[in-house]
Amino acid sequence: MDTNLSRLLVGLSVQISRSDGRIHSAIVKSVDSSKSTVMVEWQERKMCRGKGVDIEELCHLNPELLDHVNAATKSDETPTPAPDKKYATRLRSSRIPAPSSSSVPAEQNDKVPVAFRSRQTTLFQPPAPVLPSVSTVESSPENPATICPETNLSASSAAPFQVQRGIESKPPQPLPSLRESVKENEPERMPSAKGRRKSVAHDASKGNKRVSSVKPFDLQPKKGKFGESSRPNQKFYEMIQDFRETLEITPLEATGLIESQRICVCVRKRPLNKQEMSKKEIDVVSVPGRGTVLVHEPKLKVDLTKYLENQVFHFDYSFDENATNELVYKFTAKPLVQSIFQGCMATCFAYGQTGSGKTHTMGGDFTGKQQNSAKGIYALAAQDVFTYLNHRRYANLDLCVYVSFFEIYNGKVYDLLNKKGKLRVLEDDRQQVQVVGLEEVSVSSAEDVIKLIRMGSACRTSGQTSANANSSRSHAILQIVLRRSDRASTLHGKFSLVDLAGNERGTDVSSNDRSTLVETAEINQSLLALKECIRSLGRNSDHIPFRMSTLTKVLRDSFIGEKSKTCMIAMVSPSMTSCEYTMNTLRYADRVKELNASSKAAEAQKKNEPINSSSEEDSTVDTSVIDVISQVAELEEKVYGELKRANELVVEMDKISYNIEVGLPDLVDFSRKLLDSVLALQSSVETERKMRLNH
Ligand SMILES: Nc1ncnc2c1ncn2[C@@H]1O[C@H](COP(=O)(O)OP(=O)(O)OP(=O)(O)O)[C@@H](O)[C@H]1O
Repeated sequence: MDTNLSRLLVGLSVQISRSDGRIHSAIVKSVDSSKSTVMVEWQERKMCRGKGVDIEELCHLNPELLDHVNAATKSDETPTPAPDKKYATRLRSSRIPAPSSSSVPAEQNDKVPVAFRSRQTTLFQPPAPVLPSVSTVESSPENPATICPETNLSASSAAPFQVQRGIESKPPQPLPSLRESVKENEPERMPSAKGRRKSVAHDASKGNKRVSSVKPFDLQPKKGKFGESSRPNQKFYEMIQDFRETLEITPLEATGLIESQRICVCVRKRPLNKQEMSKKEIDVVSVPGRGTVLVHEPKLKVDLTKYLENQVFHFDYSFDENATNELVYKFTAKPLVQSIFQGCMATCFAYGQTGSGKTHTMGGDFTGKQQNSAKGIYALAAQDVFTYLNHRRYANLDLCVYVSFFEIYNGKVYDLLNKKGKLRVLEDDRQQVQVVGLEEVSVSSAEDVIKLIRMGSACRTSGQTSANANSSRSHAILQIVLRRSDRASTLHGKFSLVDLAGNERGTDVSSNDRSTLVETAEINQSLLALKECIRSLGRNSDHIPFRMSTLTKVLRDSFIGEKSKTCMIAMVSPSMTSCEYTMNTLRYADRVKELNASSKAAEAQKKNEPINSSSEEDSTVDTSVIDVISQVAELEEKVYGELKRANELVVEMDKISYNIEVGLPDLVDFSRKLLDSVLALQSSVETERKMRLNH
């Protein structure tokens, strides 16, 4: 009996009531008919939770359940006509009931055992085994389930039950939660990406006991009906493909118009790599063009229904997996090269998760482990520098080109063009920051620069993380400096091209030793500081928090004044496993862009100019937005302060524990000696006392 009861209830999605008054769905995991309870489980904050629920309470919350259970019991007793061949096959492989099993004569009520009548619970018709793939179900007009293959569970849970209360037998109704799943399963057609936030589908195998056991996502490739291995997360893959079909793609043309702006933020998506392809990873990032990037975040509801949360981001430009380094360069760093000839201090950052393509973009594409340094943004910028240098517009400036290349690792600066010598960063009375002893090499052609890039890249500090075997754990900074040879080498313009260290969190690194954690904290701190500085770009140095990290200290010149310009290229990895990091990267880039808009607005406000000349109404809206943004900025600053303090504490604790470890044996030795001398002193005092007493 218990087995029958279990077979019917286990795997069903039911509503449960929590001690705090919340009511939500959960999956029935087991049944204890002796105690009249069921064990249910659900997902909460990525954790599987469970509790025992009284069947009576369950029926109270799920009134349809009782009807279903009763109807099923009834049908269980009904002599089922022998299925014809067609249904016989289907019944072996599917939970979808044959059409004949749906009508239940009411007379069967009397056959219900007394024990169950008293509790008003059930006898169950054992569900037929689950189909491995819904597509194998034959479609027939008599079988509605085959028309909508994803309604498997509903169909099975709507299997006939037997009524035990002497009430009239009703045709079984689908449970509300199940009905909802089915509804959500219907493919949503979207005219365009805009406005579409969610696309929901239902796992074809939902309701299967094994599937309802709480596993967040399938990890192993599954075997299909014919033994072929299909993609893990096939369902999500199909949902994303469906969504992509509705997208209007506007590829970025090399001939497209380039807008010159003070802060340019764009995103580049790399293709899935060989390793990801061999694992049949799914691509969850879409780049329809016009600066838009979509992340199809795979999600699971508590009842294990799969759905997508499509997050939309807008940037100045978005580059898809087919974009070349040349195309990316043209829209990002190229306009900055020209600006340094006009006396600007420009920066171009490659930001992103480890393995997302920062070094590929800045340093050049890889053929195996060989990097083609001539194809990166560093080299492309160098080529343009020499083109502009010979241009008649700038020829009379008498400019000379110098290159320096250094890295910041754990807050320390190392010269990549001088055997990785350690350098000091000093700030003078006028707040000018100097990297003392940094080699600045005079160059006369792009080839010279490429040679220096090769030399410096070979020196970069690398470590091991789970995402990329040769991950760069340092920020690499290539500076192309223009100096006036006729004016004692005064600085004319500077372009800093920065390949930032991976932005992954501490938990992402395969090693959890203290030095790696400190390294990660240092990276995170400098990236936070960088964001703060970019958002203050162009202000007076007093308002730029450049002292927050070594990275921002050495780039101080590039954040200050009217002549600062910057570009951030946020790199993203497209695989589903990188989804969370991709979201973090895009949020970071989004904040930089958002604050750019707000700082423009703030500047305009300061000058008493209308922010948007189009209408008065618009400027009112913007003012309130600025208020909110500045409040958020203030909060962020506070959070940053706390984070910095926490980081300092970690480093301090590290030092203390080191000192304790090293000093402990000495301390023990010292206390032993102290004890010995106290004992010796005590005994001599005792001797002295006795001697005096004797006298
Ligand atoms: N757009 C792209 N097209 C083709 N392959 C790419 C692209 N971007 C990156 N790759 C490949 O992905 C791998 C990782 O890239 P890369 O080393 O540039 O990542 P990274 O972001 O610099 O990582 P880390 O921070 O760990 O240094 C490399 O093998 C690279 O060739």
